[in-house]
Amino acid sequence: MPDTAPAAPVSARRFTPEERDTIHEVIRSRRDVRDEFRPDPIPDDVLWRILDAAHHAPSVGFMQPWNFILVRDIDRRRAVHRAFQAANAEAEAMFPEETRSTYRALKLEGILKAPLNIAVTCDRSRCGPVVLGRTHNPEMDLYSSVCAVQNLWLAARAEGVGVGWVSIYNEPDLRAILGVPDRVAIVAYLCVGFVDAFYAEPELALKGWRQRLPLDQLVMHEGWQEDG
Ligand SMILES: Cc1cc2c(cc1C)N(C[C@H](O)[C@H](O)[C@H](O)COP(=O)(O)O)c1[nH]c(=O)[nH]c(=O)c1N2
Repeated sequence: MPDTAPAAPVSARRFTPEERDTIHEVIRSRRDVRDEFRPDPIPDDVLWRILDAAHHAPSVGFMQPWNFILVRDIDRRRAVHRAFQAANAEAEAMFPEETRSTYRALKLEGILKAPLNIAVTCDRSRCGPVVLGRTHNPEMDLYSSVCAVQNLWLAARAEGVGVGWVSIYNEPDLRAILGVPDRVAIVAYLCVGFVDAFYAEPELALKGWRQRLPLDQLVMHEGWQEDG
């Protein structure tokens, strides 16, 4: 046995300014897409690149707790859409009277319009009870699956594929429709399909719901600082 481990392969590649700018353009032009999906199916090679990007996300203890449930069947998507409608009616009633009509006018999902839906999950027991990095903060596996969602979202943007995250449902409804076991958390339900164009700004900002906060008001130094 050699007393030193073989050197791990490394990459010293630096990115050109143009490549760096492209990454930032992808990040900035990624949008949550609700209603603008084209019906044409996503070719397998495109879908695989998008899922492979998700699968290369960081994860606590390299746990890779995600699965990607591909939902194409229209009847199953109709069932998910019904779950959305029920939850959305409950959600609408929770907003103050004066914002309810604005809320009602927002399009908040593309479950039936997008040709593909993807549920991203987190198998909380994938590595047994003790996971490197998760011992004191058990929710870290969920955050790992969220990292996968973000990779998926950005890789999709680079392919001209829109993604819309739908979180308006009662979790037991979705769990039953997709047959997800209790040990597995449903982290995201995504509507996925090609689009002709992406909005330049978040739709919620364009429609007057809420604007982007100034970054310099969000950066703090050395500790938490309350406003004012
Ligand atoms: C965890 C989570 C959950 C949801 C969302 C996002 C995230 C991160 N978003 C999308 C959200 O509204 C959107 O990201 C912001 O408005 C910012 O717009 P862009 O994503 O930059 O286009 C979202 N949008 C929507 O129409 N219906 C929804 O149920 C949800 N749910």
